Amino acid sequence: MTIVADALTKEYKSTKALKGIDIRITEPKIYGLLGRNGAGKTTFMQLLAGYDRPSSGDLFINGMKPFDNRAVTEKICLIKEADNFKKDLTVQQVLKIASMFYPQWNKELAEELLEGFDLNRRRRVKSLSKGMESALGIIVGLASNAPVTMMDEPYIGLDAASRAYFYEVLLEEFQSNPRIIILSTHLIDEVSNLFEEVIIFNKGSILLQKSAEELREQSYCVSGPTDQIKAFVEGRHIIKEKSFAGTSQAYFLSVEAPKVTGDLTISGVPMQDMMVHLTEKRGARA
Ligand SMILES: Nc1ncnc2c1ncn2[C@@H]1O[C@H](COP(=O)(O)OP(=O)(O)OP(=O)(O)O)[C@@H](O)[C@H]1O
Repeated sequence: MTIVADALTKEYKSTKALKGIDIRITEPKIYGLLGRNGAGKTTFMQLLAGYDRPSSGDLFINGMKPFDNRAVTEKICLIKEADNFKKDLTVQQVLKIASMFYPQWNKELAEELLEGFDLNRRRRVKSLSKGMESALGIIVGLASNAPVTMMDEPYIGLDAASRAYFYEVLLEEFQSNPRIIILSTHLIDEVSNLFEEVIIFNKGSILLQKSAEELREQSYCVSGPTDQIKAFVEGRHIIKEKSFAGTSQAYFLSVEAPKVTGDLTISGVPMQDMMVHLTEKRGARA
């Protein structure tokens, strides 16, 4: 599958949700779609899923426009954080409908996950707890076997044990059936080990697209006395500098670990912290 967006924009009345993004997604990988609230992640996934038309620019999946195009949408599954299914349907009916829509539906996996999440197939969607409804979304997303499977914060209400089970089966499923899996999440550190590539949205633009390993390996924090940090950051591209009571921290991305001297110390930075620093309100840069 190839996803190609060129100068893709989406406007809602006065809001520019996507401001001319260019992106290529071609490899079967687990992609982490990250960014602050309102960055444009959901809008991007909805355009990919063919729910809506772009305002301008191009979006092609395997060379075809996804909007209202069954040939594309049967290859794409988007699970939103809520309201994925009609409230009056039973779990069994939801699975039946999904199995008819997705040509590569994996019935055995759906059955296994029903048991794994301990979900009763006779219950109606409206009677499910938030976590159970999320579990049903995850079952449909994984069992769809869709070549592009997107999940937009699919874990709302799931307890820690169920989230751990979700991450485990997501990885197993990906390994046995590699495909493009796009996972949007705010629980970055909890899932960052699953990501092979990270795409960070910021205010309707793409701030960074990078292998997760590179992002992890190239994120540094140098700490020490403020005067030494001031000298250290001179001429460097710093993402964020914090000072408190005579000590400072400087965050930056660098291919090679910088050499520090004097009282300075260097450490890695968790992906979640790096995403926050990269998308700081005062103007993000990467
Ligand atoms: N249907 C809509 N009508 C008007 N504005 C919208 C609509 N959908 C999204 N927006 C706006 O577009 C911008 C991008 O929203 P979007 O939901 O894509 O962000 P997001 O990155 O998914 O955020 P979050 O992490 O909070 O889910 C926001 O300013 C949002 O208010």
